[in-house]
Amino acid sequence: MTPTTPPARGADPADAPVALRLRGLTKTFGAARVLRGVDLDVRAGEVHAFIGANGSGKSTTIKVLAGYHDADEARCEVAGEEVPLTSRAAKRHDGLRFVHQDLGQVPELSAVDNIALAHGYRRNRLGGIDWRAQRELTRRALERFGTRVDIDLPLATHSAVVRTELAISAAMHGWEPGSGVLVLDEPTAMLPPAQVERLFDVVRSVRDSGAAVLYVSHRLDEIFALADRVSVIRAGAVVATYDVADVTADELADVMVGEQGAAVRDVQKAATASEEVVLRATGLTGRTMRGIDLELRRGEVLGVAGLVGSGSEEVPYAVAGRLTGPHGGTVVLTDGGRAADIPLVPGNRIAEGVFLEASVAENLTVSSLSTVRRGPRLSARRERSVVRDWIQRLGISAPGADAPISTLSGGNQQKVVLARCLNRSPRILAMSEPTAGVDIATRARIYDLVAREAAAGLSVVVTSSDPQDLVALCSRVLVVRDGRVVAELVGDEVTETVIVRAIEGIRAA
Ligand SMILES: Nc1ncnc2c1ncn2[C@@H]1O[C@H](COP(=O)(O)OP(=O)(O)OP(=O)(O)O)[C@@H](O)[C@H]1O
Repeated sequence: MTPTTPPARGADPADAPVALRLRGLTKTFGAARVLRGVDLDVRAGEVHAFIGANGSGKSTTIKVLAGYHDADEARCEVAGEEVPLTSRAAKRHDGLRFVHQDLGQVPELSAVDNIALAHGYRRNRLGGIDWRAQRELTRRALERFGTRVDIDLPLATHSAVVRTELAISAAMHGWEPGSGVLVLDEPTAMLPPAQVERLFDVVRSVRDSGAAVLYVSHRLDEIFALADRVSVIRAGAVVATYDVADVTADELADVMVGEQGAAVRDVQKAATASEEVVLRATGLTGRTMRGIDLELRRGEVLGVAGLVGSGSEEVPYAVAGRLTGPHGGTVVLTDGGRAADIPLVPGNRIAEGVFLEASVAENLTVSSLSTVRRGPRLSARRERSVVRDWIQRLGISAPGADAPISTLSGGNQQKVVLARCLNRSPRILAMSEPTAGVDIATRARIYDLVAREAAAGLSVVVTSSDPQDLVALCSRVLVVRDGRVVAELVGDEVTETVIVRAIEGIRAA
């Protein structure tokens, strides 16, 4: 296998017309040449995965297609029709639609209203809203995937997968069967494992309808479960396209990250912790926790697993004294410290993690100014050296320390948040979704870094919706269901299958 550009083997392109053809897409931001000539062919009736390391240019490519950015240069065809990408003034093709990670919905509004917001309300002859037609249209849109829900309830009351189905239905509104290119940006990022398979069925049925799906994901297992072909973007150019049946995960990892691929496979877990308890939490309650007790030992990476809404996602926040809303229980640090001083890697980077207006350096040092002080003053030199050190340790790709953090790719922003927490040299760290949006090489770096810090005495409480994280990081995992700890997995029991079964409440075979 040589990691060069198409053509891929397999289906004869002649019987699968190209739905989206992109040639020579370039994009610069100031002096940074972010896309160096992206070439991509997505065929009708295929799921085409689009993968690449953090900062490789996936989001920028999609934002250009969506009309959010202008390309410097590009040729683009949708269903054989030329689509201008260099001027936002030109309307993008109707056959190209997007479901972004935040789904672009208003959770307080119903399915009927959300579809209407995307496509306009049906009007009756008097100019008023034709609610009957609007409801009928919503019902038909949901029928496409056999979704049965009360279309008048606020979307917030539906499960994440139903909301995603609705977003996909809304995106495909008005398409003839067999037409269109649907771009899905990490659609499973917010889904609990049990709902992922259902979303896959939806994506397969979109493909079977003859539409093309461009599927952005960091999860290689998803690509093997779902995609027909996969294109790899590296440093702003597509470097390879394969039939999924002809390539292995290791090969993809190597093409994606170059020589660093080997590091991904050689991560060592943190060694067993000492017996010394550093934190004791008792009777934690919150929005969904209903009485959780835990003890954290020195040098231990303790995982907390559970479905969204089980209570598990509140645990790191409770441990770090950051729960808002009614909550109870006690958190005692055996060294007399305060829970509120425990750094927290929050689950929602955009809403809670980064100061979008501020620079990379400010984001990194804001909660540990003592590390960049010389006497009573802040030292720009110290700050530069601390920031340089973290950029190197975590492989943060940034235009510079003074660049606004909003100009970093999502995965690189996540690394800055982690660096900010670790720069405080904490004894205890709380993490929620530590690898959200990061690529496999960075994942390995994060696992490795946490393991090293744990070996040096750091204790960690971590939750993640990705069981792989818990397997790679934790020597012990507490499983939470209905707000309570229902199982404790230790050592060899910490496997993906055991975790998934335990959080779903499926007994071991
Ligand atoms: N507005 C901007 N100004 C300057 N540089 C930018 C801007 N937007 C993106 N970049 C840079 O473009 C590069 C590609 O970013 P992009 O968000 O496309 O990556 P990505 O492949 O989607 O990464 P991730 O997997 O982390 O989301 C990054 O180096 C990023 O810093």
